[in-house]
Amino acid sequence: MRSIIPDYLTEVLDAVRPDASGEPAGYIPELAAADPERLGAAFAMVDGEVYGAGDVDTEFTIQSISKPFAYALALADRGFAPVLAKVGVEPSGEAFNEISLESDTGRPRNPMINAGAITVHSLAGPAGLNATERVERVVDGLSAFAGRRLRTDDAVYASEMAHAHRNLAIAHMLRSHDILVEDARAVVDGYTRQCSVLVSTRDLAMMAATLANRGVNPLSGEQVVPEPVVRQVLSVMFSCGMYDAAGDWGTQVGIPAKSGVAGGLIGALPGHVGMATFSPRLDNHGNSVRGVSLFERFSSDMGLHVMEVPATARAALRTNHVVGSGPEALRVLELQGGIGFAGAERVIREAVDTSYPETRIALDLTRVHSIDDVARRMLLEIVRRLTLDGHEVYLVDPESIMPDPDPGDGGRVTVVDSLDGASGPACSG
Ligand SMILES: NC(=O)CC[C@H](N)C(=O)O
Repeated sequence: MRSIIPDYLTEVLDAVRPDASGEPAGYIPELAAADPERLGAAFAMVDGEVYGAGDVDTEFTIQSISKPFAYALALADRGFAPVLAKVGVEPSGEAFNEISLESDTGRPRNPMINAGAITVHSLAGPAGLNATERVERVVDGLSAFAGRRLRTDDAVYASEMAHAHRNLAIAHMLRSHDILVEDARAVVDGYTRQCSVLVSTRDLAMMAATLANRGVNPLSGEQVVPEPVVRQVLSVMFSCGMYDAAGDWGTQVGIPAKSGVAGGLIGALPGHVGMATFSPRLDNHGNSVRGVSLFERFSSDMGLHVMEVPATARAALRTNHVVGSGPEALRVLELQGGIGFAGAERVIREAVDTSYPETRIALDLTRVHSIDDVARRMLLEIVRRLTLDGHEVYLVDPESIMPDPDPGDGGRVTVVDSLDGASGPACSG
């Protein structure tokens, strides 16, 4: 059977294709020459499956979509404190190339506008790299996110550098505040090379999927940056990724995103999918016109807004019943799905607020597919208190979903593979 998703992508591409509004970026001559009709969209699932339609293999320069990834590399290479000391995380509500710095500290407001991204470029790699080594670090890092070797486009780089007066002005301002501590021109040169890295829509979807997959590239399996870095990057993408359109985007589309002036646009939905589109005509914020329309469709058609409230917590407790009778009676609390804080709270209320007459109680995890750390600690605390109240507690956990099931401090639990294990003679686990 043909997959449904490429057909869907083809359909939405056809729906936005007639929109010829906007213009390709004019301030970089090489970009102004791009074919404005190009149009592509790709989804990369967090298990590495990729779907695409349209011009998904056409290469174009990454431009500002490099910013969240370079920010991730700087955070991973230097740690949070030195990076946050130089670049803030507040939405600026201004255009991407605004010459704006915080008045008291001289810091750029965030890493998604050029002032912040130029500073971030200077923080990629360990301290002490020269300009060439730093560009190498960035290209290597972007390649690890994409899962394949990427290269720069020398013509686009040269074309932008020949007209980089505005970015040079920003860099000199940063240098005057000692936010940049090296040659301003060399940093803009490196940043411009970073922006000239060639990617396809397919690559961008995979890079976004790496963010959506806690920093692990779905194909190579490489942990490109640590998880706390990914959380930071996605948060900043959500509040600042679309510049002065970030508020509209956050409410209407609701997916952490980043655009680039060559026409690329990415979105990363944590735990689910990395998405990318390509269409060179831009609106007056510098965001791809058809790309924005495509993402509006993706979000509403598939319920991908991150603030869309999932209905899982209520369903964590599947049943609460008793098997057998007399002294052998076994109270069974059967859980299901993914258990987080709210799911564990439901179980606590059930188990702690009710005094069960049965001595033997089982927490049945057979239908549970994941337990996060807070839920694990809460469930083990329930076990401990039930033991202290005189109950004999069983954990039915055939797939060892619960790591290290030790309730500690006077708690005791018997781990069994099935309810039969709890009903028959006790086997210690
Ligand atoms: N928004 C963008 O993609 C801008 C990137 C471009 N290289 C610049 O610095 O102006």
